[in-house]
Amino acid sequence: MIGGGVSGLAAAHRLRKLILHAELQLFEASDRLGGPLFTIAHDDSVLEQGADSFLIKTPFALDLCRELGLSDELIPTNEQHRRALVVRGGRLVPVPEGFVLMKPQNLGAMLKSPLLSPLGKLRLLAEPLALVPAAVNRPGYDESVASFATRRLGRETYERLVEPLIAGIYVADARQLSLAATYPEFLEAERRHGSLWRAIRAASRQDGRDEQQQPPAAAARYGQFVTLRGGLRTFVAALVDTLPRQAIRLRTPVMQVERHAAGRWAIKTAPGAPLEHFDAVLIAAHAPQAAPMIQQCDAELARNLASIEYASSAVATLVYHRQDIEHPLDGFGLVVPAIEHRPIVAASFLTVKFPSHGPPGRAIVRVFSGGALQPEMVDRDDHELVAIAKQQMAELIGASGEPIETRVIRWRDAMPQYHVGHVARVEAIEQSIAAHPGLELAGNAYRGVGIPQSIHSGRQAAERLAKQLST
Ligand SMILES: CC1=C(CCC(=O)O)c2cc3nc(cc4[nH]c(cc5[nH]c(cc1n2)c(C)c5CCC(=O)O)c(CCC(=O)O)c4C)C(CCC(=O)O)=C3C
Repeated sequence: MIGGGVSGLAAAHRLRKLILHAELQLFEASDRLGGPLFTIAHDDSVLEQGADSFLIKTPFALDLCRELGLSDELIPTNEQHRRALVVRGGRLVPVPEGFVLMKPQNLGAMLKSPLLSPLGKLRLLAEPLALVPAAVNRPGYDESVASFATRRLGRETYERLVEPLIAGIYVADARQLSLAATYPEFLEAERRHGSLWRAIRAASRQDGRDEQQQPPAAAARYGQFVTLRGGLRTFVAALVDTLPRQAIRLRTPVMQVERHAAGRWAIKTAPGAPLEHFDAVLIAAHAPQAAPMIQQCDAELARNLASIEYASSAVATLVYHRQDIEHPLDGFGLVVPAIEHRPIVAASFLTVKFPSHGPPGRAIVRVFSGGALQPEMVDRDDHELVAIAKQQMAELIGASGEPIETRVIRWRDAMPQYHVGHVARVEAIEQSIAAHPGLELAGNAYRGVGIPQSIHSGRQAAERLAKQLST
């Protein structure tokens, strides 16, 4: 196993279930397992440095937590304030009720929202009149999120809502982000119904049949997020506990993966280090780091892996006395549209989402900067990043006084960027891999960036390997 992040740990766990006596070695380049799951416990606070929760709609993470005996540790999000806020002209405005990514499901809420101008609302209403380009029916059609959202919903809805929500999730440039790789259901809705409005109406007719009272959309969505009482490190610790200690090799980057005769593989960890031989190798590293490892074995595969771009971000955590923040914090966090020209991408109110993550009377705020649009921010020093975060929180949520505690973490090249054409590239990668029995790839670079998808990717790769090894 190469890579001890979420996918690699999930794959190692699965492999040892499938092959009881597997002699597994897990190589991790850094000095820590868990990848983007990294919790610091400090002063009765659970300071999440990376991901703070995971989705349960696709149940891969939830199922694994249960399998690991963590059911009693799972906690849902706060039942109050289940919505996101968007910055408009320096003020915070709630995402209109019912708006999901690109679907304005509640027209009344959109029309009442101060987020859009009257002209922007008119354009949004005209969505069913927007033409459907003939190209969308071509097999393998792809387009950027920016282009699709602009031509269907209008520039204003794109700039004020779609861009900050979607670009926030992927810390991406929406003008390059692939719709086919991120939300293919929107392309499908346009193909089938010629309009998103008509697709929504068709879906609600379907729902109407089972007579169920639907909860408000945002509340329902945030009900889909859960975390663990002590933070997500609990999950990493439980996974690691299932592996034998001697299987884990920290600070051991892999340089080369070689294919040997008779279905054997070998890896080299340092110049001059002896080759280590295995029946199979699973690479769960970042794609551009995997590329040089398999360069000699398959140059085309290496080229495709190397061409997947990544973005970086920095997170400043600020712990305030709750009374030092004027804003009611009646949302889970805020997203910042690029057109607002602020040096941050988003801020998340950790203790609003998960009140038990901090002691009473504290507010833990996580401020994100960097991403594909402001890559230089990640190179600022800790002091500057904290100063920027404090200034932005003073302006946006009226935070005053000194934070009780501050932390900064940089996530360099952590978020793969699914650019237009990503799906075709992943298909080419999967074809190359199929030609190498005993070699598999897993991770968030291919078919989904979230924790559940990363677990699924690792688990599936482990299952393919186990099958190959047993025949
Ligand atoms: C900065 C940032 C990153 C990048 C981190 C980095 O790389 O540095 C990120 C990643 C992600 N966010 C994700 C998903 C979502 N985030 C949401 C909501 C929010 N994100 C926010 C910020 C960020 N989020 C914020 C301030 C909110 C508002 C409320 C809150 O603070 O919670 C919502 C609800 C939106 C709605 O209202 O509909 C969803 C569905 C998934 C995919 C998960 C999967 O698919 O498994 C990923 C990787």
